[in-house]
Amino acid sequence: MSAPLLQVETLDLYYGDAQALAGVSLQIAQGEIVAIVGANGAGKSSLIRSIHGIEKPARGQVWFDGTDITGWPSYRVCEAGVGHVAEGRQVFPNLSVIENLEMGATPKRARALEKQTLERVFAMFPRLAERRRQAAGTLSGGEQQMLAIGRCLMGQPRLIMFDEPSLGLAPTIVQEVFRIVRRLNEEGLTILLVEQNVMASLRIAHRGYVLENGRIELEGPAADLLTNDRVRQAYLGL
Ligand SMILES: Nc1ncnc2c1ncn2[C@@H]1O[C@H](COP(=O)(O)OP(=O)(O)OP(=O)(O)O)[C@@H](O)[C@H]1O
Repeated sequence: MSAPLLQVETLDLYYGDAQALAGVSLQIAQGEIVAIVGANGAGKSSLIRSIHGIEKPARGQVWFDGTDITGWPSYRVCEAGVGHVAEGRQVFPNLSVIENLEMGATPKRARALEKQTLERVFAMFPRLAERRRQAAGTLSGGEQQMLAIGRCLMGQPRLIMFDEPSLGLAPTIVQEVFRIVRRLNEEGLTILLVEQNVMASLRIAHRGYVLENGRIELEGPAADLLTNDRVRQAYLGL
């Protein structure tokens, strides 16, 4: 296998005395969709936030495209090509759709490239184009999720980490979110996906990791995890 695009090595993270991640290691190759499966409180968000420089792990390393990005501030991790669609969407409610999207653009980037990226986002999400002057806080939950994804794309990431992108959305919108994730992957983006909808996430993923109490307990091809007894009992309710 060629060198992984993202490599996480033996991460430990603490909140005070409480250990949230214990020796977590994983790899994502260019072009993969990798799902992280785990119960509430298993450490999935903590893992994403550690990769993105929001949390500061006590031990371990994060490599992106061969560069050690451990301890980098979030904005530099973004500039390096790692996007993050955070849990709860977190759009700026009083800013318009277009202003939210502009917030996602990397400051150093040339205007022309930014315009091209904006056109691409609007082509992917026509509803955002129609509502470009509307305050983001007045959009539906699904539209806000599209905006959060669009804003992330404005940074031209090579890898996107999604934290519960379908949380709280209506079933038809949930399907739409999964279609978008798959499409982004088909267009060449590498994806790290954390989803409470375990069945749907393992169906679109190439590989998966099961995180329990801050430790990776199981990993393998997504198709194998879907048929694994432990996964079926604990996460698929089968
Ligand atoms: N800022 C924080 N301060 C203290 N403890 C935290 C903080 N954030 C998370 N934790 C704790 O760390 C553990 C892992 O939480 P995390 O949010 O990473 O889990 P998760 O798998 O993403 O769960 P969920 O699906 O509920 O978001 C939990 O026990 C949680 O209570």
